[in-house]
Amino acid sequence: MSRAGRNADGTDERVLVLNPVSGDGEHAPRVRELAAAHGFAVRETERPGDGIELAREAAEDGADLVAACGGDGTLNEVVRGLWNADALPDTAFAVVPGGTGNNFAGNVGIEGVEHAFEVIEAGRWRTIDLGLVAVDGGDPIPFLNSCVGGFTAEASASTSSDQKERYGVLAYVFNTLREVASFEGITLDVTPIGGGEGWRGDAACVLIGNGRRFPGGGSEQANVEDGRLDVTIVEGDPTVDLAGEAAVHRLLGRETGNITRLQTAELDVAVREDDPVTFSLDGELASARHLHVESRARTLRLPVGDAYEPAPD
Ligand SMILES: Nc1ncnc2c1ncn2[C@@H]1O[C@H](COP(=O)(O)OP(=O)(O)OP(=O)(O)O)[C@@H](O)[C@H]1O
Repeated sequence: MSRAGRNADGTDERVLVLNPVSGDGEHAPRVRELAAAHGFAVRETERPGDGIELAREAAEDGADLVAACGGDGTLNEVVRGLWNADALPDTAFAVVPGGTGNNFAGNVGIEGVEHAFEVIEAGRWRTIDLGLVAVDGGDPIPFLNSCVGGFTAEASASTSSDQKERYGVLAYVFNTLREVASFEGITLDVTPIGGGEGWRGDAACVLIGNGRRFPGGGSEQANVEDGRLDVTIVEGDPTVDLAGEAAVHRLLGRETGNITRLQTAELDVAVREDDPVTFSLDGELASARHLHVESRARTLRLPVGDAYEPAPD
C-alpha cells in the first residue's frame, strides 16, 4: 500500500463501510479515528441496503481491502456487495465489530474495535468458505454465519438484544418455542446434493451453519475451511414440552433424539406448506418456500485473530 492509501489512479486501496447506528452506535467516533490512522477511506451507511452498494462500488473502483464495521447484518451486506462485484476472493474482507452480538467477529477471533485493526495489520490471513442461498429460484445471496428457518417473524421482533448477545441466532429459536402453546412444526424436505441421506418430516426449525455450529457438537465455531455446511434439523414433536430455555437446551443437546445433524456442501430445503416460512440469513429475515444452499469453498480472504481455529474440535 502507498502511504496515502490510494491506488496510482487516485482510488482508495482500503475502504471501511461503517454502519454508524448498529449496536449502541457508540463505536462510530473511535472507528472513524482508527480507520483514518490505518489508511482506510470511510463510507457510512444511511439506510438498510447501503452496505451492499458501498462495498460493490469500492471493489469495482479497485479497493484491495474492504472492511465492514457493524453487526452481522452489516457484515452480510458488505460481503454481498463484494460478491455482486464478482470481486471475491481477490478483494479481501475484514471485520470490525460494531453490533450487538458480533457473532461472526467472535467466530474469527476478533475481540473488539482496537483488536480488529491490530489483526488487519498483523493477523493471520485465511481464506474461508462462504455460504450461498438461492431463495425461491432467485440469484444466490451470500451468508457468513447461518441460514435458519422455521420460526416466525413475530418471534424475531421480540428477541431482546441481551438474548441476541448471549445466544446469537439461537435466541430466535428460544423465543419462538417459548411463545407457542402447541407447536406443530413445518413439513420440510431436506435433500443433500451429491450423496447422503435426506430428511423429510415436521421440523421445528432447520439451522444451516457456515461459520457457526449449533450446541451439542463441540465448539460453537464451525470448521469454515472444509467446504461443508453443518445442518441441524430440530424435529417439531408436539409431545415435547418446549416451554422455556432449559427445554430448548435439552432439545438442542446431544442426548436428545429430536435432532438430525448432517454435513454437506450443497442442499435443497423445500417447504411443504401452503404458506412460505420465515428464514433468517445472518439475522436478517426473508420468507421462502424453497432454498438451495451451498458452501462455496475458500472464497472469502480475511485476517483472523489468535482465537480462530481452522479446524475446531
Ligand atoms: N444508517 C442506518 N440506519 C438504519 N439502518 C441501517 C443503517 N445502516 C445499516 N442499516 C441496517 O441495519 C441493519 C442491522 O445492522 P447490524 O446487524 O449490523 O447491527 P445490529 O442489529 O445492531 O447488530 P447485531 O446484528 O450484532 O445484533 C443492517 O442489516 C442494515 O441494513
